[in-house]
Amino acid sequence: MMNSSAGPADGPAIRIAGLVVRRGPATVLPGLDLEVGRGSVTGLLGPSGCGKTTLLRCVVGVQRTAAGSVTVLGRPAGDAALRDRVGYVTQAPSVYGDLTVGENLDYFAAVLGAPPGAAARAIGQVGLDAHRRTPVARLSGGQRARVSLAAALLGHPELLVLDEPTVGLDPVLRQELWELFRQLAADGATLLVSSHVMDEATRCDRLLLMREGRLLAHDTPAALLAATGAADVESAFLTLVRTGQEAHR
Ligand SMILES: Nc1ncnc2c1ncn2[C@@H]1O[C@H](COP(=O)(O)OP(=O)(O)OP(=O)(O)O)[C@@H](O)[C@H]1O
Repeated sequence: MMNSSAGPADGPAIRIAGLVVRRGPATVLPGLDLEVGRGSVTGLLGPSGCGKTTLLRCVVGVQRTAAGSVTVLGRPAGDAALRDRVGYVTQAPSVYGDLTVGENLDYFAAVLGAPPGAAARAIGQVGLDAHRRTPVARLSGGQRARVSLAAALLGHPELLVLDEPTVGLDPVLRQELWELFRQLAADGATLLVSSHVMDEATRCDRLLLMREGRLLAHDTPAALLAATGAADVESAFLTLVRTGQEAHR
């Protein structure tokens, strides 16, 4: 069962208002407003460097912000009460290379106080049963990323923030992971998943199309295609960029 002890359970999972972030001399997010509903899979798509990771860092509360507010499950992002309610998987796997997959998961399960069997279940969810006794340092990049994902699943987080979780995976594994994401959402979790692979968009309930720190669109894949008359999300993105540039002139 999902833990809903803190924050209004019926409000949005994420509410962002007037968010401004500067990194170094650059204003990466110049003013962002956004709401993400619960129990859904939202895809955050956009070209490399557009600000996806920065936005995800704001949601998990590890990014210094210059203005605006980020509310997660009814609490300010990064609030201590959110620690076991929000799971974050970064692009760099955060597991121990010299421990096996099973040892890593047992360790994180002990730290979290997860129930018996939680580690084995999480390993199965990400399709790494056959590698339980393999040291993480000997896994491929994609396999290592899935160990991080398994660790994030241990606590049954209500919100899962995943930064490009399917990078480097073959099509079969990508498909399996997306099925897992859909299953987690069907069980009530909210997922925010970044990707720069536009063909993954059709697997999301809603899409955030981002460019240069601004949202070009926030809609269902079908509505986005209908509004732009495009055949696929990549063409829709290009259409939105073009019409935005024309409107600017
Ligand atoms: N530590 C940092 N200091 C200064 N600028 C940074 C830092 N990290 C990122 N940036 C800049 O912030 C902008 C957005 O970066 P971000 O990592 O959010 O993009 P992204 O969309 O996630 O890219 P990618 O898909 O390549 O991971 C980029 O222009 C980047 O150069």
